Amino acid sequence: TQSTRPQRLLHAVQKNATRGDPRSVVKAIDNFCRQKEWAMNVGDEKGCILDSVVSEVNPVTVLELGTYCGYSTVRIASLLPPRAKIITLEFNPDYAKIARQVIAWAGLEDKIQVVEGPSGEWIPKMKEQFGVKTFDLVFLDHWKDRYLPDTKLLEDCGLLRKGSILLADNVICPGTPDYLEYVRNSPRYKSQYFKSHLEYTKAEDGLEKSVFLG
Ligand SMILES: O=C(NC/C=C/[C@H]1O[C@@H](n2cnc3c(NCCO)ncnc32)[C@H](O)[C@@H]1O)c1cc(-c2ccc(F)cc2)cc(O)c1O
Ligand SMILES: [Mg+2]
Repeated sequence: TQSTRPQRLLHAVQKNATRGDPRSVVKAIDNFCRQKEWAMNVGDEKGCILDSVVSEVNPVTVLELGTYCGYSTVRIASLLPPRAKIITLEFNPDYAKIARQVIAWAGLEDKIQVVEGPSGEWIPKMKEQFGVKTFDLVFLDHWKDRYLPDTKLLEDCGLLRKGSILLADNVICPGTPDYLEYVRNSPRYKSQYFKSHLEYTKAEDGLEKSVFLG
């Protein structure tokens, strides 16, 4: 039977990356997406901006919305301090399965918890199920029309504290207009746009970094 693109991406990691070396996993995926098949990973250019924000925030608790194949999950986790953790939500079981194997190849299982299911159901359960108080960093990279409702849900569930950082992918392409309008005009956020390019292309895209002011 025909393989899927995520399966072919996983095979590229297992063939070209060194077990236990997260950066080689990131490199293998970027090479696969540049040379073989485009895939919707945040990619190397926006990935460098992601790296700098993670390093600056030095988060202990991270939430990622939309794991896909685990590229950004591995990228973020490889920069976390020892006891820090990332919870990543993925509702497609096939993608979750691939992501777990990519994460295992990188040797980052201890820092990453892949939770299967829709963000709308899991966000309200974060405190009781995972003992999370608040998130230091949230990376939004799931369905673009869900960025705003899920941000409001995070606020309502008390999962953001003064200084929590939201970092959103694709605010230009495919675009998240309602989310951008909200974080840029709400008095509860201080927002900043990092101009870049759509992964593996010359099209414009960028990340929006928003600090929750409480
Ligand atoms: O569409 C894009 N990303 C979506 C990601 C979805 C992943 O996240 C999972 N997911 C979705 N909603 C939820 C959810 N909650 C919401 C539903 O309950 N809860 C949990 N998991 C969820 C999916 O199962 C996928 O694994 C994109 C497109 C382009 C693009 C640009 C230009 C082009 F021409 C083509 C494509 C570039 C990008 O960087 C992109 O991120
Ligand atoms: Mg994206």
